[in-house]
Amino acid sequence: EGQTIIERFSQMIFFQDILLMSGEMFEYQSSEVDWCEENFQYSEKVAEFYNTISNVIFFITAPIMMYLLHPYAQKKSRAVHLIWIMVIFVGIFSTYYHMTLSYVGQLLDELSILWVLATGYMLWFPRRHFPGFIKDRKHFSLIVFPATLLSTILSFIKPTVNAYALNSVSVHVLYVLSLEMKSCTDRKIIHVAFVTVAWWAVAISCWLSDRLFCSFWKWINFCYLHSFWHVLINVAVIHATTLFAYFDALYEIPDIKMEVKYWPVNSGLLGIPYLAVQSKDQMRKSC
Ligand SMILES: CCCCCCCC/C=C\CCCCCCCC(=O)N[C@@H](CO)[C@H](O)/C=C/CCCCCCCCCCCCC
Ligand SMILES: [Ca+2]
Ligand SMILES: [Zn+2]
Repeated sequence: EGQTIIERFSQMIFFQDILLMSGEMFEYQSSEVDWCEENFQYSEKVAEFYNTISNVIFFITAPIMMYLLHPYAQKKSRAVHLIWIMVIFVGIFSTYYHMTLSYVGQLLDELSILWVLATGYMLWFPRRHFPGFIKDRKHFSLIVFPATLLSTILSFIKPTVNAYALNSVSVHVLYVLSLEMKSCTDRKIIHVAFVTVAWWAVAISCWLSDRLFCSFWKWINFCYLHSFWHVLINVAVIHATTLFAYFDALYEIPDIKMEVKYWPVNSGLLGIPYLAVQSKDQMRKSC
């Protein structure tokens, strides 16, 4: 009421524009980024076949980690399980992204990674390396949470930059790990740390190489590095979380006996690492 026909008409056009825009964000190949793998080679529904199916690794390892870490999660917090549930979402969004190469897919993929990292920081960032003005873990989380919310909003500005920003966070994770290792003398943990950094270094080399040297990989007809990255970063994340859980338990869960074990075979060559825990009470009972 009180509106002229022209006003109402222009409003309708505006809403149509928004609808159109939001529709376009879901369209195939609406993302600015296109990975090196050739698009629609095997199916007209799947843009990047190997980059899509390699995400299966997230669906396999996350439930296994939830099972293996159940005793540790009971001691620490249920948020340990939350991390792996969120990793399953990373797998779902990454599958959707590589299948469609859509703008929404890219943002969902990047934002889900951002929130797993943030949850990892809130849960495991070592208390003794908190900046001086931070009182405790709750206070730390009260800063990380809004900072992640703000980053979520900023991520819409230039989505292409987001992936580089996320990889910079993983360099910070590496730095925090190096701080922890300075005071670590346990040979098994030192070994796990070396292996973690090695997996991460190979993973990031694949990611960067796929991004920066695609013409070379196309020339030798080998465009699968991004799918290798999915698998390798998954392995690096499993190792890194095991280490941070170990250090956290060492300083923050005093009545605990813990050990890094491997599954399904207790050998670093054939199994995935996890933190096995036993309370000192349980140990006394079994003796
Ligand atoms: C205090 C430390 C806490 C450590 C917590 C570690 C939590 C792990 C977090 C995230 C899981 C991420 C899984 C990666 C998914 C890959 C999906 C993907 O391929 N996305 C690309 C687009 O397809 C996108 O371009 C990738 C962007 C970069 C992602 C960076 C992930 C960083 C993972 C951090 C790993 C720590 C390794 C430790 C190093 C020593
Ligand atoms: Ca491609
Ligand atoms: Zn990917």
